[in-house]
Amino acid sequence: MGEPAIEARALGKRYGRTWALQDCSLAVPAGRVAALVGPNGAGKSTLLHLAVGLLRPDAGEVRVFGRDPRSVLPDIGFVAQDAPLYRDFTAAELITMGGRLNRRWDAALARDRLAGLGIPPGKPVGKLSGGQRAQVALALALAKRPRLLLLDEPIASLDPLARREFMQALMGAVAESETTVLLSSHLLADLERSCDFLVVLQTSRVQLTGAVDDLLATHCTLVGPRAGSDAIAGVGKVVRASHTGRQSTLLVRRGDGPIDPLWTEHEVTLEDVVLAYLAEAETRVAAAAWEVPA
Ligand SMILES: Nc1ncnc2c1ncn2[C@@H]1O[C@H](COP(=O)(O)OP(=O)(O)OP(=O)(O)O)[C@@H](O)[C@H]1O
Repeated sequence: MGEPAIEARALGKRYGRTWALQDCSLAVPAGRVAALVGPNGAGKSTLLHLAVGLLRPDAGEVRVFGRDPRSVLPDIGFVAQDAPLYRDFTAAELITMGGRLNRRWDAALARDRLAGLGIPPGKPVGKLSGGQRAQVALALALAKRPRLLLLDEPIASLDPLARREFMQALMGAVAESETTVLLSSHLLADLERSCDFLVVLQTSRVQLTGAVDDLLATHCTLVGPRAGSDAIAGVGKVVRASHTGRQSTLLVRRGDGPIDPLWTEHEVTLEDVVLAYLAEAETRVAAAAWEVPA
């Protein structure tokens, strides 16, 4: 693997005494479209702001293409939450303005994209629909021709059609370039089909990270006799267990060797895996708060 696009080591950020992001270690390989998933308040925006140098870490470090984010700003495109734009300006004016503010700027790319989407160039962006505004913000970020594109909940406020159009526009743009993308959402379903790398955050910590293919290959669901606490051959970790009568259903991470044939294996979806890790983390945090064993 070449140099990661984003690498965090024991990265942390706190507000007062509360850690918004804690002990975060991950590496997003270059060329990936990565999903940053987690519930509200998990620390997604904090991680993105650290990666674009808008926040400084209180612990650990984050590198973008091996360097301090602030020294590679021309290579990073960032769309903050709710696509903040100067609302009185038109898309055409924003494109011209971007040309004055950026060393590298492909105005024609932005104009062509917006023309293709039928977005009026002369209307103040404050008067466009939410979906159109999101497309303008994306076109402006892409005009930088960034090596890394960070998008903070770009589709949260859009209706299903606008969501799909936005993701299609994004995937089309990325397919034509070498850009690495990291986009956050609290809904995995929106990103599942488009992303090939995953970072799951919850309660300020990374719960799971890896290539989607690997995560699907290394996890499975087992159905079998009601499980006790004994280890099961071929299972590295039981992430989540549920029991009915004499039967148990386990979502597990595979270990070495074949799985005990007493258990029937089923493939998992990415959503199964993510929900299992989120639920497990929730139980762990609640147990710690009440000082009972998880
Ligand atoms: N400026 C701030 N001052 C104090 N606390 C903050 C600040 N910004 C974020 N936090 C807290 O840090 C934690 C992580 O927030 P963050 O915005 O990174 O989460 P998020 O996953 O992006 O959430 P959302 O999906 O709601 O945008 C939350 O508990 C939040 O309340």
